[in-house]
Amino acid sequence: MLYATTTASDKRRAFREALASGRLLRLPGAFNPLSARLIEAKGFDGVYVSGAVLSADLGLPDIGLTTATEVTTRAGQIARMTNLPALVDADTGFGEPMNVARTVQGLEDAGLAGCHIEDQVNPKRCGHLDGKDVVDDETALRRIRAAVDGRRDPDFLVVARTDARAVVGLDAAIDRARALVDAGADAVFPEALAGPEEFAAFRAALDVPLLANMTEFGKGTLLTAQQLTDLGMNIVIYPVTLLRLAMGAASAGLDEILASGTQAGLLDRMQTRADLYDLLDYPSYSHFDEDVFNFRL
Ligand SMILES: C[C@](O)(C(=O)O)[C@H](CC(=O)O)C(=O)O
Ligand SMILES: [Mg+2]
Repeated sequence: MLYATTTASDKRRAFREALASGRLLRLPGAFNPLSARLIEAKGFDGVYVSGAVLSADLGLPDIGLTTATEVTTRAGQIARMTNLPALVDADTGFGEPMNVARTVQGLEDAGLAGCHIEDQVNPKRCGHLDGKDVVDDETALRRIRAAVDGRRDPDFLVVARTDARAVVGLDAAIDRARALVDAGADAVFPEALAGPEEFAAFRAALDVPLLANMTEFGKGTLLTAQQLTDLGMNIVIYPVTLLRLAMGAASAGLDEILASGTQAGLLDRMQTRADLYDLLDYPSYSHFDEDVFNFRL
């Protein structure tokens, strides 16, 4: 009721332990706090907070327009409604290395279990768009060092994302990832890989946990959880999937209302009032209320 009962430090510890187990952790992107509860209820391992979704939610493209404050606030709203660990997309860290450190501290305070910081130039853009660019080695490494030095909870997971594959090729991207790990990254997110062979190449080159981005309509192919497990991946994110599903359903629903003059034919595709109340945990609130106000003389 009200908020999750698990503390942020317990979520971080649990995330670390789950990662150490070696099984693939599945993190769908929550497009709001309520959807984080659904992700938890279905039994997933964690919740992802996507920069693309956060921007789209504001009606903006994913081209580095959102601020650290907006991302931290929204990520905190999502993280506190679930007992699952939440991993957030911190883009380039929102500035110079000192800003990156401050971003990480803000995310810790907001209850996140970890974040990823990428090596794109500012302003960044969606990793699956053409025309993106990456910073030089020293700048990329300083960002990760700042994130690692900035965190106060050693369990807060710092994931280094590299966008280098699409810019300078696979081998250089692997070299970049190795350097990011040497700089202190706990895990690596190789962005926009072309296919399974490239995931395998990253796995062979690195010992740290690897994150696979299964975003739709992007540069790569959609691999199953089993394929990703076989490739030695440790975390998979489905960043925009729920938003795309929800918006697809909303669009079809609006068309149906326009065409038929009523939403009556859509009821079987809707979350029912009972299911919504269940997810919101209405019974606990009634109980709480009764305990406070119910007294007899
Ligand atoms: C993972 C990602 O950074 C995100 O913001 O969710 C995006 C996803 C997308 O735009 O499909 C990305 O750059 O891959
Ligand atoms: Mg992003």
